[in-house]
Amino acid sequence: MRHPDAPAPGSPLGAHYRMCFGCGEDQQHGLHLKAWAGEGVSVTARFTVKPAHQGAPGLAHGGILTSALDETLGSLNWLMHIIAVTGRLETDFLLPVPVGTELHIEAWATAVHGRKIYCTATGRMGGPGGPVAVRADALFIEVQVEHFIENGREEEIHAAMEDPDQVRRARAFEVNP
Ligand SMILES: CCCCCCCC/C=C\CCCCCCCC(=O)SCCNC(=O)CCNC(=O)[C@H](O)C(C)(C)COP(=O)(O)OP(=O)(O)OC[C@H]1O[C@@H](n2cnc3c(N)ncnc32)[C@H](O)[C@@H]1OP(=O)(O)O
Repeated sequence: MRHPDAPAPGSPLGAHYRMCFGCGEDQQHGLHLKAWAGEGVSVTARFTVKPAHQGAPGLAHGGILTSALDETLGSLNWLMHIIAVTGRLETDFLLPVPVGTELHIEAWATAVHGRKIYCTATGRMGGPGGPVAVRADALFIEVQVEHFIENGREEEIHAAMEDPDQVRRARAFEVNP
């Protein structure tokens, strides 16, 4: 269900939280993944595998690739204007992904039942039409903002709530700022 106020296809989605491991611009240990709105309930994203992301010599760690798909799937929130977190995520690793690869990721919702959002993502190498190196099926569960406020460590929650940047403050706690 694409929300009527969802960002137009092609719009950059930006980080939901500046310290997010997946998308946060100020997270020095993060993936710095960038995502854009797609048609319907879909998003595209790009992520470059860096030397810090290795498992085997010169190859991406599987958990890092899963994180990149998880983050992209999480960005579907912006298209639906709801907040949902990963309940379950199953990844298929089809090809080894060398350091330096730019992964072209697509994610889309396949079904919704109550609070459950079923969704899928693929990561391709060598361009948006390249071979699928990694793919994931996931179940996201809709939550209220209290999920973060009640469970997050107090110092980060306070810092995010007191962020002097109003837009950043709103994005950390809302999906429709
Ligand atoms: C400091 C500021 C930052 C704030 C940010 C604010 C918002 C910003 C915007 C957007 C954020 C997006 C972030 C993107 C990041 C990428 C995505 C992630 O990595 S998220 C992190 C990893 N995930 C978790 O940490 C979840 C931990 N799990 C839980 O908290 C609970 O288990 C939760 C909420 C998922 C479900 O708990 P229940 O008590 O609310 O609901 P129940 O009744 O258990 O489940 C509801 C339905 O879902 C099914 N379900 C739940 N888990 C399932 C599972 N693992 N497998 C199959 N079904 C499952 C259940 O069977 C039930 O189904 P039936 O309605 O009965 O049909």
